Amino acid sequence: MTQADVLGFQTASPAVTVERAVAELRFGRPVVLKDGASNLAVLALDSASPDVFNRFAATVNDRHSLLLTAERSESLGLHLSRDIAVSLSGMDFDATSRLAYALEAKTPSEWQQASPLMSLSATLARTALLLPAMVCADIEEDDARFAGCHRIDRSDLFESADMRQKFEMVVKTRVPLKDVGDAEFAVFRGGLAQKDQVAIIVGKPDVSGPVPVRIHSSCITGDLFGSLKCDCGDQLRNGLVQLKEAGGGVLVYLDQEGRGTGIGAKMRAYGYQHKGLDTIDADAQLGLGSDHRRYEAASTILNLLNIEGVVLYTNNPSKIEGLRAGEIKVDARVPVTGSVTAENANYLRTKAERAGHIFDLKSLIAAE
Ligand SMILES: Nc1nc2c(ncn2[C@@H]2O[C@H](COP(=O)(O)OP(=O)(O)OP(=O)(O)O)[C@@H](O)[C@H]2O)c(=O)[nH]1
Ligand SMILES: [Zn+2]
Repeated sequence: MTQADVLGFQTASPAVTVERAVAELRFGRPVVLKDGASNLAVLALDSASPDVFNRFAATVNDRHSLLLTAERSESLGLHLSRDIAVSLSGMDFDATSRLAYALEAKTPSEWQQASPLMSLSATLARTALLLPAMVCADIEEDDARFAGCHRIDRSDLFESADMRQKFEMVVKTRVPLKDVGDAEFAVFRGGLAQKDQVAIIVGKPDVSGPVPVRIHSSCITGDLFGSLKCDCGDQLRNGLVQLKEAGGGVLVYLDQEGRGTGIGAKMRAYGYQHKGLDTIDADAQLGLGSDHRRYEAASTILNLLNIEGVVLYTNNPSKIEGLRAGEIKVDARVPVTGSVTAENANYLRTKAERAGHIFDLKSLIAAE
């Protein structure tokens, strides 16, 4: 019997504590982040209503501040390469939102270096697929006004990390596909604050050698609706056909919309792209880094499918590194491309020039 069995349900594991914190933040409620004697009440601006924002300000007697990540402070003209805290004293919800995300926001005249706990609150926000603009206030351990809030220790965030590679296969069943023919969908459950993930097994790949594999990050706009702003839909469909032509393979469809930032952040970033920013600068305005994806889920899913080595269908070197970090042997890489359109050419250029993707845009255009 494990210790957990003996105790029944008296304790919550670090992963449970993180999942609860994520749910509370997404619901627009504060959580209390603890580190030793320090207690930080944090509220995600992205999900907070003006009413809760005002209530939070009143509860902490207007002694609250806004965490701005290094990316956001850089976008605001502060070249500090670190997270900062700006006092919110006297600032209303709209002014705070402008400071947190707006393109036309003024550079703050006063700021402090963010405490490590404040920076950690941004990690929590990212896990919750919320923008990392956190309203924070130091509180006393016994502050009764936060008694109904979920508490999470700094150590919970680190100790829950191994959950990111814990998945189990829930079901595997046949789904015939239009362009691919016979395929099976295997569903995996687990991870940290993640929806179920899917692997599509095309044909009957031989797992005794390197298996043709594509790791695809979800893109609702491109994959489902044929958005012209990116190449994802083409890559999804071309990738599946390429796996079939290779004699069978596996496409792992990862729940990491918008490079791991979520559909809300991605659509906000599209708004900034329509005003002329490229995909990386648009994300930075929202406080986000250039890529928040992680590949532990992919390596674990491949392991659960008894796949140890792969031929990877990608142009993205960070997927190769991600799988190798998860001890999957990447034997070779095969490019996967889509059409270049007037709408996606700048996006593809940025991918090649700023994100290190391996393709030559000129040759792609010439091949059209
Ligand atoms: N934040 C953000 N995400 C985007 C944007 N356009 C597409 N995405 C996301 O980018 C990711 C692209 O995923 P993939 O096609 O698997 O990966 P890739 O990095 O292009 O690499 P390969 O296709 O393997 O070469 C998806 O999560 C999309 O939702 C954008 O403008 N902003
Ligand atoms: Zn896309």
